[in-house]
Amino acid sequence: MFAGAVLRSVSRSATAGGTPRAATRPILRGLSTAAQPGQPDGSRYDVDVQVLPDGLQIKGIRGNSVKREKLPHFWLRDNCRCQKCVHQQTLQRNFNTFAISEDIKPDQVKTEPDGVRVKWDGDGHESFYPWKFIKHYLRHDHRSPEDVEFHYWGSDIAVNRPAVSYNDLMAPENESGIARLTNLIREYGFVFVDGTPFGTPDATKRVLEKIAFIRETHYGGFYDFIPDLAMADTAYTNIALPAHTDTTYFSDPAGLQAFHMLSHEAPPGQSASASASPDEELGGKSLLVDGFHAANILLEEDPAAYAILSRVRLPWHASGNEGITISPDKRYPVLELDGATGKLARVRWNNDDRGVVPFTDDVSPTQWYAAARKWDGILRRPDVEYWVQLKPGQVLIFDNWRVMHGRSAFEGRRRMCGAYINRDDFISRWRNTNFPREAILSQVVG
Ligand SMILES: C[N+](C)(C)CCCC[C@H](N)C(=O)O
Ligand SMILES: O=C(O)CCC(=O)C(=O)O
Ligand SMILES: [Fe+2]
Repeated sequence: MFAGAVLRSVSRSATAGGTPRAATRPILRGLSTAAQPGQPDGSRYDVDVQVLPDGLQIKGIRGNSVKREKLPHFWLRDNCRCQKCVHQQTLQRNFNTFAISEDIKPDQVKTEPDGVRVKWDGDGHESFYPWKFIKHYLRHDHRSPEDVEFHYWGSDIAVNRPAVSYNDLMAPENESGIARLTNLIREYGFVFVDGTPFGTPDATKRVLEKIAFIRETHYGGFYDFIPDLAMADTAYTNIALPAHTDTTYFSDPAGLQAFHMLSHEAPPGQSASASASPDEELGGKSLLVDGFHAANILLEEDPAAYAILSRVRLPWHASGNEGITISPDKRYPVLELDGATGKLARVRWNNDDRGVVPFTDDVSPTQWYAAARKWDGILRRPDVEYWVQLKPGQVLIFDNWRVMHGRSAFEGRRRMCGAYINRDDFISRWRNTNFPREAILSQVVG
């Protein structure tokens, strides 16, 4: 049952300079509500609420498992989600946090079927904290929307490559296609959109804009290129490119990248032989490598090398075009780990765009090269490389923070189009097409 009792705040008669007497009044008890969609543990548990001098002490009891957390009064007040404190159209905080008195205290705390109601001293403001909010902080379960079940792959992915059909994806009023596409990219790091019209680049652009708006760079927005060095970068040539991630020279590398090979014509006077398919004859095969899978192998085989590549920060640059010299806000390592979890968050690898390896106090360039050589060797293993001949109609979209791409050398006029999309815009689209908004808000708001 719900206590529903009202608990007066602690007496404010602290002995001069001493700490206020702890609440001696009854502890309130409430039950967290049933499972919320998207919450990992849907079980109910009892929650005790005790008003202490500096916060609400909450204790979650489920069977013999007890979880405790103290929610400071000021923190609670700052997280009031009432219609006055949160702009209801924009979900932005709608008051000045720092106008709230630092030693704000509850005047009344009451448990109700759906949560805890607090009446604050001072202005008498009333806040309501749903049990699911309280549970979230009890469990310390800050499962970030970034936490997904990654499917790691190597050359084996060729037998069952993640794909959606253009028609499913572009069906009006139907978000199941975009939900599946974004989820496949989250889990595998790439996806094909099969059956995309290729007479012009228009359908490709529509596919990408179905995910999010296209990111403009010094290469333009939606790109459509042939090997004519229209931009001073080796992508605009026909030479082989080893596995790399793009835009290593941006503080915030592009989140997604896409390629759609619209056509590949033999050089004048050379007809592709009847035997091999034109593309085989002319080269220009595409390479994909799962950078997270490769990093797992490196960690397993040579943890010292993994540590070096995750610690040594390097310069990166894009300087080929007149008047353009781009480099990130600071130096970044090849393997960027999440500071909170230690998990690999981003691969930044383009040996052609990498600057000079620095002399650092604890790692010499020679040690870095030895580690990078090991890394490069893993990327080139036949069972790690996924070579695929792109065909007109197949749009390849991949997570540029995880999956590396490359190509074999080629002849002839090979026309490729695609675009970059920001990481955060992609993640937002993935969240909003795969999770209920409530579950997302409880994650992104903190
Ligand atoms: C053609 N497209 C705009 C996709 C790429 C342009 C060059 C990309 C650069 N080499 C990098 O690795 O970021
Ligand atoms: O031409 C290709 O297949 C890819 C070239 C490349 O790496 C790029 O455009 O970023
Ligand atoms: Fe590239």
